[in-house]
Amino acid sequence: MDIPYDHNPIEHFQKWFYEVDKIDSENETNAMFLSTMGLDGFPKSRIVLLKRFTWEGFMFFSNYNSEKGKAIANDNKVSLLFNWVNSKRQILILGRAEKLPRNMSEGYFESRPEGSKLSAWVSDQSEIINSRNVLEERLKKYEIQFQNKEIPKPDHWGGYIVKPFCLEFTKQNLRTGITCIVRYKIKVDHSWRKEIKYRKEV
Ligand SMILES: Cc1cc2nc3c(=O)[nH]c(=O)nc-3n(C[C@H](O)[C@H](O)[C@H](O)COP(=O)(O)O)c2cc1C
Repeated sequence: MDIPYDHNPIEHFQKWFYEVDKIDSENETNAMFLSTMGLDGFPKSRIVLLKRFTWEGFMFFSNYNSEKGKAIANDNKVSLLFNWVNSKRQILILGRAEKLPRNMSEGYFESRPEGSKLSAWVSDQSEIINSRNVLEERLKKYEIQFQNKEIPKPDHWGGYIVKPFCLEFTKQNLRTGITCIVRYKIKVDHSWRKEIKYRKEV
């Protein structure tokens, strides 16, 4: 029997996201593993927070000079993985990451608390700093520089949108031992082809 999943994967994503978000035991629903192909030839995953999603894609914010920023600049094919353990659900998204337009990054930056704004100035993410004092000194410097002033977005900080070409929704049913996988792949005309597969766990 087919489960009546939505024909558009973003609608499907939205439905799952809000269902899971309501479950108390699932914390940080918007935490996702971002995987990039590193400049050293190895894939690397790390957690980033989903801040917005639209019909076009999935947005997160970071430091453009970080390892992930450099990896994306070199190869923008990425994956995102939501792992909602308590709901027995997982969503894998394959897509291409693009920098958001500057005004969108500025808009989000403005909404951040002052401490986070200053952190964006202090931290380069990719550099290894051996002493806490160096960071504390930098923080002091920026606190003075921006005292009683609007803190602007640094150039090295901003958003990405991951525009998906494949989404895979996986749900385990512990009672029946059946895992259901719904995969959407984009077609040339930008509509989505949907496949549903079932697997019996042993
Ligand atoms: C719960 C959690 C949320 C995080 N959210 C973000 C985020 O939204 N953006 C970000 O750049 N790093 C975020 N990080 C830090 C990254 O996981 C990572 O350590 C950092 O971005 C440097 O990664 P890179 O050196 O691979 O570029 C988060 C870490 C945790 C544990």
